[in-house]
Amino acid sequence: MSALPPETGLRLILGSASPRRRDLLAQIGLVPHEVRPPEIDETPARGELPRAYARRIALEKARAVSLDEGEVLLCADTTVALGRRIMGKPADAAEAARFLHLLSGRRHTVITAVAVRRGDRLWQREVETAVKMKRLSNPEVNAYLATGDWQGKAGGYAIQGPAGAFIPWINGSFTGVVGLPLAEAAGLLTAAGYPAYGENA
Ligand SMILES: Cc1cn([C@H]2C[C@H](O)[C@@H](COP(=O)(O)OP(=O)(O)OP(=O)(O)O)O2)c(=O)[nH]c1=O
Repeated sequence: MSALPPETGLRLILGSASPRRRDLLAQIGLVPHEVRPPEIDETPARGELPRAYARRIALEKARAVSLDEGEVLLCADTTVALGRRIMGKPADAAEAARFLHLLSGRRHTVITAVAVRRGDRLWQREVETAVKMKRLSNPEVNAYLATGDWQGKAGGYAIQGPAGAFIPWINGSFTGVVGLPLAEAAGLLTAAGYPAYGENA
């Protein structure tokens, strides 16, 4: 990661359709000039390990968005990993139920890979967090599925929603689990010349 001198007049582009990422940026006073969601194929490669997968997808997202001069792009990918198994966003409630039963009573890892791009320069990091989910009963899983909160969430749950009641312990970055590890994202933006500590707010 190399540092560039901070410059004014740069515009922040959020390369993500995730409202969580927009809210997390707002938490540190960053409001993107524009949101440009990337369109990429998120299918894991055969035998691909979760961390390598998250990193690859974040970089592919960062390369898929077109940028103008003076723009700094932020993209991320959040992946839930149970051992070597990659859990993306469930296609339907049945898949979400399968994920939740697999995660029940166990520790898993949430990896969020962040990629920042300016021109053809890239800055990238992955942040891993260990998450313990309590043992879930069928009524608990069914009540959670009925909330619809699993939709669009890696692993079929969101720690910041009702599923917070299922998570007694994490070790790592709460904002990373929600979708954008703020300390690391701010560091990458700063390295890319976009002052991330209020100067642009
Ligand atoms: C594990 C977990 C995931 N998530 C969300 C964050 C991400 O939005 C989503 C994982 O999907 P991603 O593919 O990382 O992101 P996305 O499809 O929502 O948006 P885009 O690709 O345009 O950037 O899961 C939570 O909100 N809370 C959680 O606790």
